[in-house]
Amino acid sequence: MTATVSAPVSPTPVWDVINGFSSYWALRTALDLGVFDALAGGQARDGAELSRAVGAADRAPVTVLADTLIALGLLTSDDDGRYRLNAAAERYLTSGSPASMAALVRHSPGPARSWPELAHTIRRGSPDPSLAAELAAFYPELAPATAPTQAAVAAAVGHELERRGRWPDAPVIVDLGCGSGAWLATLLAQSPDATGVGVELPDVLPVAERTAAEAAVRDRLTLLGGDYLAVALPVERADVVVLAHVLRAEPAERAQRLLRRAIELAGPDGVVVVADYPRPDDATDDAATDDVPAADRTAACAAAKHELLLSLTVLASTPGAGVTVAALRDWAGAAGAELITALEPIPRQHVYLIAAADRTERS
Ligand SMILES: C[S@@+](CC[C@H](N)C(=O)[O-])C[C@H]1O[C@@H](n2cnc3c(N)ncnc32)[C@H](O)[C@@H]1O
Repeated sequence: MTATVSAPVSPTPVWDVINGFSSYWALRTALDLGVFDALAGGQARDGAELSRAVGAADRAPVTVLADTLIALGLLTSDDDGRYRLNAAAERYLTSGSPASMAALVRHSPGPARSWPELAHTIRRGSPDPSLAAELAAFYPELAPATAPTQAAVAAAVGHELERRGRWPDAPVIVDLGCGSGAWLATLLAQSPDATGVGVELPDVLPVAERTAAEAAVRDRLTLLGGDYLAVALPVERADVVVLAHVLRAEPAERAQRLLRRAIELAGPDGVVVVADYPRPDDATDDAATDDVPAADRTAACAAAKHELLLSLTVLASTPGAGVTVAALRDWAGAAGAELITALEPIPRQHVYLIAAADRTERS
């Protein structure tokens, strides 16, 4: 009788997660030290030169860090063994790049204390109220960090609306939760006669003011401080209503009301633009009524790792738990509208256009 020896189960998935923590801090540290800026513009430096450029006492730790960044796909080495930026690092990790994510790397994980508190948050059902102050302090820092990416998304969406015949000559644009003002500044810059209204929490509003002033659109923009569900707006109709990265941080009931407010504002001819990172649709608790087979769900979750981790990030510090496309469809339908198309103007940035159900596309 031969004994069957089963292959050992690999611990790789567990190590991958542990290494996720150290990978994040490798990147954060490289940004803190200015590693990417020291190599910007096609510069190549060996370990000693890079150590000097970042002000390190010794070459060895910088070499370990830089080699780790190579392993993570964030740096490269030339034939002479000198460190160089690869295309992704040049575009996303140098502080001077228009698409820079350098500030976003710092702020994207949300308030630091929300992570060790997450088990408590999940048991309670929402973050401890003591985290609210951290979240309030976090938003003004997050807003400018997201601006380069959101400006790029807004530019692509603006042109798509024009292509679809959903961009009148003098569009009225309302942005609920306008953050940095990147969406408003970009969309207003698209047409000289466009006007806009932005709603934000009062502490974040100065960031939007600055962005609008820098884009020379401040005189066409009304900025209002307060809760986007409550603030009285100076317009009854808007051609474009933006809800960018706000729904996922709201509890379902408030998110649905916010989408309804946007749909009513858009009326029969306007369009609501929802930008978010939707996680897979919820599994039902009753397997018999779950129309997604388990294997498909495993694949869907694996494919949506980024969106799920961002939903978890939101869940850790806000009353929201992410948003699903099924919820968007349901909420839109309940408000007499429908999801007319889904776009991904730049990778990982999902945008949904929602409009009155009976309006036909003119494109
Ligand atoms: C992730 S940011 C998105 C900002 C912007 N829409 C963008 O995409 O760049 C979410 C924003 O919603 C704002 N916010 C959160 N709760 C709000 C509320 N009740 N009323 C108005 N703004 C709110 C936050 O201050 C924050 O700037």
